[in-house]
Amino acid sequence: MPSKKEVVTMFKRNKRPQDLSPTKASFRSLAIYAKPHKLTFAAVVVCALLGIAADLFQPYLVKIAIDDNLMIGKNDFSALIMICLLYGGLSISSMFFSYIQNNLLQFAGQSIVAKIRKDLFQHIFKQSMSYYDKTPSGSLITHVSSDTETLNQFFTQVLLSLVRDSMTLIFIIVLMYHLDPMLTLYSMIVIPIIVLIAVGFRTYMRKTYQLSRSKLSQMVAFTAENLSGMHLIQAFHQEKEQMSRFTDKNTGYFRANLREIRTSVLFNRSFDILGNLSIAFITWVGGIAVFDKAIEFGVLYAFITYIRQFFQPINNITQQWNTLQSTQVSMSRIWNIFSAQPEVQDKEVSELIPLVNVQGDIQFDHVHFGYQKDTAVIEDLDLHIAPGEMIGVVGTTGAGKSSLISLLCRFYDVQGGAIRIDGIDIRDISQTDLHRTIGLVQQEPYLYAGSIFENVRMFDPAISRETVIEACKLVGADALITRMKDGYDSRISERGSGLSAGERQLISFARIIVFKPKVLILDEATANLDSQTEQLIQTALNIVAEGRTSIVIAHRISTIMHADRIIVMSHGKIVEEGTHAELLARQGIYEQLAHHSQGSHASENEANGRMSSIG
Ligand SMILES: Nc1ncnc2c1ncn2[C@@H]1O[C@H](COP(=O)(O)OP(=O)(O)OP(=O)(O)O)[C@@H](O)[C@H]1O
Repeated sequence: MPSKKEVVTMFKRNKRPQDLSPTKASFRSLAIYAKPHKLTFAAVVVCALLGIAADLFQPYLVKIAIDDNLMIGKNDFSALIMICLLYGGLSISSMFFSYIQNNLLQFAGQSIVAKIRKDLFQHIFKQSMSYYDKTPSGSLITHVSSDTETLNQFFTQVLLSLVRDSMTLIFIIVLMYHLDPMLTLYSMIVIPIIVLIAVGFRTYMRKTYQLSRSKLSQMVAFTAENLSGMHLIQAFHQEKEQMSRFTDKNTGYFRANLREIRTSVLFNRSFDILGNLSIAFITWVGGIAVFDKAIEFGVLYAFITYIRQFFQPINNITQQWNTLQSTQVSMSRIWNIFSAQPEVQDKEVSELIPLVNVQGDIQFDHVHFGYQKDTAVIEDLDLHIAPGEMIGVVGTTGAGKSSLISLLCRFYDVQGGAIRIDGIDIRDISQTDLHRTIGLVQQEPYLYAGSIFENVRMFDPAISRETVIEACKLVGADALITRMKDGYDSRISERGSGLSAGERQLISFARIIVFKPKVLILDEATANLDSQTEQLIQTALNIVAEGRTSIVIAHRISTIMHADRIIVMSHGKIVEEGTHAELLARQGIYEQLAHHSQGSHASENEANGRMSSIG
């Protein structure tokens, strides 16, 4: 068994000792999160103890009233009133302690879960792109939201029940034994049956729970996928097909849920039956004992009340069985996320080389890379880009252009060779430094739900409004923004819907100006634009590229024809290199691409012309 220190270390390092099962390891890690709240938990136990004592003393008071007053015909009204007042006082105290105990537990549970959620979010953020390639975002959403919520239920329901109900059980047995040891033994006959039922149901219930969680996760993943691909679905009239696929997933979840509920109801009801049978049995055995004057009537009354109270906590505990199962499943899923190590990691701080006064010299030195180890996407690629140079990258679909950029941004690590900025291997630079140096504009720039102002400065409070406005003026976005009702405070919805593709692109250019990266990458940034907007973006691009090393990937030759140098990629290699004129003269792949691009451009212009004449 690993020591506590070892568990703490393993959790921090996200490692699991070999001899610890995933469930044990995940509960151990939960205990680490709970540790700072140990005083709160101790206070909960004290409140629970006092509450239970107040609850359980009540039947005993009634027994005293029956046996010491009513049954012997003692007309002591003041004693009876005392008992009633005491009974009322106990009820109020029980409520008071239960209130305090619930509040304390909720506070501790919510704090623990908030911390786990924060760490989980942070951990997911640290993951490399390869992790997101493999993990559907919908399932991550489920883990961060509903799995952590299950943990909250564990603290506020399961733990409470385990503490309060098991203590209640012990107290009841002690009180029953004190009243009559023989009847207590009779009442305990059902215990082995309870254990048998619990063990029998355990595995089956966990399976049904796991199934319903995985169905839920699949459904959420499918919904998230559809929401992000809504344009495509509508454009291809896929609503019916997607609806039918959703219905399958929904039905799967519905069935799994029903199965889980059926099992749980059956499980809980079997305890109810056992409880009622025990009461009937004790009424019979105890009744005979009262007739035989072996016990007093008040004792039988208290006994029957205690048996009812005895089954209540058992019922409570078994009702929590489900949550306990779900906590196990949720915790191991959260644990799995925590134990995922980012493939791209910074070196130790002492080994990192700070990137200062960046010139923007980039070198791809015999770079080799594949998403799967045995399929190369970039093969032995050599490329040197001088500071301030603008490189255009063209090539057929799947040639590896975007992959090259992903490697420069270190979304993935090269498998062979090296990429250097100003002569420093990017693996020796912190990712923060690297990403500060590189500004990336993609085909679909990501815009957050929020104001335009916040979107340009990316929620960085250090960037002033003046800087944002200046940047927008520079790239030609100011006019369109000031035309909007709330100007820079106009709110845009998620992904920037409400703005045209060109407008979104201009905003992302303004970001580049604001964040001043030394290297600028444009990945198909003009692909979605009509030729008129492309002109606007082209002008903005020339302004943004000024004084920066720029890499521009484009399908349209018009976007890169003025670049200092153009490289043509095919099957992960550079196959042609030179200026626009040089490459045309060579009459190779570039010339063919230019030919196609011109053709499609001409027909696009024609189409635009037709549209405007129709308009
Ligand atoms: N995340 C990924 N996981 C696995 N394979 C990938 C991934 N991204 C790209 N690929 C594969 O790598 C190859 C190169 O893709 P890449 O996107 O770099 O090409 P590209 O030249 O940018 O193409 P396009 O012009 O169509 O955008 C393709 O065969 C593609 O299927």
